[in-house]
Amino acid sequence: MDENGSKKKKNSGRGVSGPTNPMVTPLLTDHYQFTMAYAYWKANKHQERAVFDLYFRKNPFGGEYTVFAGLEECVRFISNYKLSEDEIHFIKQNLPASCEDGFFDYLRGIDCSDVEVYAIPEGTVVFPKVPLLRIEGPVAVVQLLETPFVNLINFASLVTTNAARHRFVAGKSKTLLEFGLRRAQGPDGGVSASKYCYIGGFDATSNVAAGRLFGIPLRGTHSHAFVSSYMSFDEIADKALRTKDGSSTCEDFVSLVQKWLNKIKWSNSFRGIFSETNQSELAAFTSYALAFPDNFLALVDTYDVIRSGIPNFCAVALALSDLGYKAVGIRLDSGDLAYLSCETRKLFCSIEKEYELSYFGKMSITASNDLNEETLDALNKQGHEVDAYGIGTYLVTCYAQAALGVVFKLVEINNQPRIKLSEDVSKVSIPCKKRIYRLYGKETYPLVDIITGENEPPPKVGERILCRHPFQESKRAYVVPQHVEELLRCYCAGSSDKKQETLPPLKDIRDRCIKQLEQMRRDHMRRLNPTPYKVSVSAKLYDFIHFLWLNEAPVGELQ
Ligand SMILES: Nc1ncnc2c1ncn2[C@@H]1O[C@H](COP(=O)(O)OP(=O)(O)OP(=O)(O)O)[C@@H](O)[C@H]1O
Ligand SMILES: O=P(O)(O)OC[C@H]1O[C@H](OP(=O)(O)OP(=O)(O)O)[C@H](O)[C@@H]1O
Ligand SMILES: O=C(O)c1cccnc1
Ligand SMILES: [Mg+2]
Repeated sequence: MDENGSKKKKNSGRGVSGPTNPMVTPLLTDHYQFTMAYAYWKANKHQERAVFDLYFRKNPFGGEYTVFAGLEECVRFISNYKLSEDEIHFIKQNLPASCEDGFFDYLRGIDCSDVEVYAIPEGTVVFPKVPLLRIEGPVAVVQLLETPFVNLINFASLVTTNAARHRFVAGKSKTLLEFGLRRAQGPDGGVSASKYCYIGGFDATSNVAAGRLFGIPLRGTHSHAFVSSYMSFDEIADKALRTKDGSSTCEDFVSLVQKWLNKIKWSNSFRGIFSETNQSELAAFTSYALAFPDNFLALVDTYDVIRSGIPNFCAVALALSDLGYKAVGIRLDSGDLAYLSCETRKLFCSIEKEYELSYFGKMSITASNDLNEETLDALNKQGHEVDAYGIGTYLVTCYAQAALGVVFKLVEINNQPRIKLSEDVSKVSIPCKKRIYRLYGKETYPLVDIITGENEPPPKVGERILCRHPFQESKRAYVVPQHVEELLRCYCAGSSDKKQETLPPLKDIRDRCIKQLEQMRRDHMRRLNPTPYKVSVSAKLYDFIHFLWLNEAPVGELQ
């Protein structure tokens, strides 16, 4: 309160800019949120203080973990939440004519300055039933936020998790490139996927718009069209290439390439492997090398990888080498990627030896073409020489699972805890305003998440605490935590005096995600039959859930 007794409004002035996607407006919600808002208003209930939890019920992709993402976009959305006159007019047209004008005056006045958001930091590894966000505010306003919040978290967390899973199979040492824009579900699907795959551990994207918007490193090779667009060397008008050190100029780089191709045909490395390579492909490679002598990377599978693509690439790379340049490598986009990468590496190593070029054997091999977790796993099992993967369709469309199934449930109104019951126990909500703690054991990995009532004393290091399964009476365990981490932090203080977390830069979210994944016990992470991570409630919250459950569930009558 200030001297005049009025509440301070802090939230909307937090200085963050609006949503990345201009389509994210107050109208990006379900129609029923507005009809409910009207009914709340009509009943003069709209200002009642409500608490909602946002969570999911099952980990995706048959796994036992999820990476939480999308928080920043939620905070951006509410930081400048305001309905325009046009928007209000549209809502009015789409509600029954009997709706009173006072409601539209009310809509005119609403913003999110009185909304508090508590959330787990973006990039954290999370589990089912744990509230990822807790949103508190006037019930009508928070109700309007349900759909956009769920929308902003759902795909973000799903695709981040998908990226993390691809990284897990590929291994730390591989370069992962996201190539999905052309296959993504529309422009926002593409841009969001690029952002969240980066958080999930990809190194770079081919998506230029995402590179600009989020500062994600851009990477790419070239396509088959570039190769097949060339017919012959006649198309290369300027054949001159300066040496890397700038000391002289090779006037006919094309001849130098052809000389090398003839030379390697009879070399120990290539003898008997090829006779004639495709000359239009060689022209395309030569032309690309003239354009990018320092970054020469060629797609080698347009005609025949071993009999044409690789010898042509080597001829250009060796010619570049004469002028002091080091070629980068190749991309394979079809065929047996394990076999072709191994054969390619053998040839590179053989050339390295034969011509004493110390870098040649280590040139990079990029693989692409319908890659997914399974194909990466199969490649690992077979043995391969791939250094980088370009992954599109399966990654960005989350082909293996379409949605995460995030929900937004009322857990308290006017300080009264609320519960949602269901025949299906997994769908029963956990009532009350809650806190979440991650308890770490003797080793450095997390043991269990425990959900407590908001006013319960926090778990203490070295003190035994009972952790109970929220719904199964027999499942409980004592834990003596070695480290306790409170997960929900304040991101929007509303009109409270709480200290707000700052929104970290994307790179920090990515680092957090990578660290979080590394500290998990390996058996939670494995692809086949992973062990579930335990999510529990305190003894007090357990008792309360079951008291409320019995209170709310009608007693049946047998006839
Ligand atoms: N060694 C391998 N083990 C398992 N899967 C592989 C291996 N090499 C490639 N793959 C996968 O097999 C599939 C091959 O697909 P497909 O047969 O449609 O393509 P292709 O004939 O190689 O190329 P194109 O795109 O030219 O048709 C791809 O999903 C690819 O990722
Ligand atoms: O396979 P993805 O994981 O989606 O990765 C992206 C794909 O996009 C490109 O070609 P595109 O598929 O357009 O053509 P092509 O494979 O038929 O040459 C690229 O060569 C990859 O194959
Ligand atoms: O740069 C690439 O190689 C690329 C980009 C998008 C899709 N496929 C490949
Ligand atoms: Mg393809």
